[in-house]
Amino acid sequence: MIRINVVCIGKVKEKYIREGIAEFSKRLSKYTKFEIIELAEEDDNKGIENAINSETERIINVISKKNYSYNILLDLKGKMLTSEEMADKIEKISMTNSEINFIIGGSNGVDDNLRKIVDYRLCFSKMTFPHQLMRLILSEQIYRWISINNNIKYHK
Ligand SMILES: C[S@@+](CC[C@H](N)C(=O)[O-])C[C@H]1O[C@@H](n2cnc3c(N)ncnc32)[C@H](O)[C@@H]1O
Repeated sequence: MIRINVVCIGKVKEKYIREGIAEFSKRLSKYTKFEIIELAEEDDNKGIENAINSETERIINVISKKNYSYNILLDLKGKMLTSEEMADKIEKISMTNSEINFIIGGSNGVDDNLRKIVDYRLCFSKMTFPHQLMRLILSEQIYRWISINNNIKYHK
């Protein structure tokens, strides 16, 4: 069973987002080890560049400690795939890796150092979503990809 982590910045403030994530986490627990790793959010008052650098450093620290993991950065500059293509990608990654880390940047995004070291950069749309809502959208999609791979009636 592959382990799936979502590495992200800050705690979710909105109740409806927390509840949505909890629902998909519960559903996913039958098929995968699913964990959300929340890293400290930097204060914008110290400067946006500083916030991006510190948060990116925290993300790099976490993912570099994990062996045999495949790192996918959610990135507006990344590639767009269909849900079926992504399900297929997950299936293939599972054959050679024990863990997948999905990385969501903070409210100001991430710096290019992270873009250079990840294995794949995935774009959900040309539109920008808030980082906390992105966590819920991603959780739903992970459940959709796993449903496709496990022949669960969910994806239409
Ligand atoms: C508010 S966005 C940051 C916007 C920032 N200007 C940038 O270009 O990255 C916060 C995070 O959510 C994720 N995100 C938001 N919209 C996305 C999309 N359409 N596709 C992929 N990731 C997205 C990215 O990980 C991003 O770092």
